[in-house]
Amino acid sequence: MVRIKVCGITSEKDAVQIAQQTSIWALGFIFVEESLRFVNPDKARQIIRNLPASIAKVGVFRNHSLEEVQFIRSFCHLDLVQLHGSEPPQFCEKLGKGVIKAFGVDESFDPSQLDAYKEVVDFYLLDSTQNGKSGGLGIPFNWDKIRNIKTPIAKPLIVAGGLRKENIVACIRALQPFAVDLNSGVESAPGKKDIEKLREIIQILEREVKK
Ligand SMILES: O=C(O)c1ccccc1N[C@@H]1O[C@H](COP(=O)(O)O)[C@@H](O)[C@H]1O
Repeated sequence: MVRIKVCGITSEKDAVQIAQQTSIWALGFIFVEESLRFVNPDKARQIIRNLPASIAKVGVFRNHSLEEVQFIRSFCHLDLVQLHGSEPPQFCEKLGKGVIKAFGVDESFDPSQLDAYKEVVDFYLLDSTQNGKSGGLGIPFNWDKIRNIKTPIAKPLIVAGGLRKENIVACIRALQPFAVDLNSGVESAPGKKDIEKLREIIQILEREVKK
């Protein structure tokens, strides 16, 4: 089954509940201060301390300095860093292993921009973008922009952007991603995860595998 990352964790209660009651791949912590899902590094470190090693802990950054990313990665014991801004390949390279590079997809998206990152990141993440903004928009991008690419994508693909129970099957059928990134689609309010919404998506995905 496709792997699941649940992003925007802000409370220990949500993190523990998801870790104990589901078999997700990764949990994400957003260190972007303007985000409604911002969590400070002290709180994230506290939450992460009580999570099993089997779940990947991902820190989400947007145009932070290299020093900030390195400090928070080490302080919070993150397994992966997700760069959700306009970080160039050289920036990713300096971070070494464990980098997810996010790219915003709109009608002008040019897939050849991924090439410059293929030696310096571990995963590509595709998210929607609108008016130069991306991250937590709650809207899917046009998957045909990716489905129609002729050459194979060089890195495992994580798909994000408004994924919820109504569109999750169509997304995985269209793109066959390595993982899906669930955020606003499994919330009762920004930063508050709704385990029932998550369970429902997991059941839908399990049914899809059996087909
Ligand atoms: O969710 C946010 O507030 C956020 C802010 C800044 C950068 C990234 C953010 N979240 C990431 O956005 C995508 C898609 O989220 P959604 O499903 O559209 O709500 C996901 O990768 C989150 O990690």
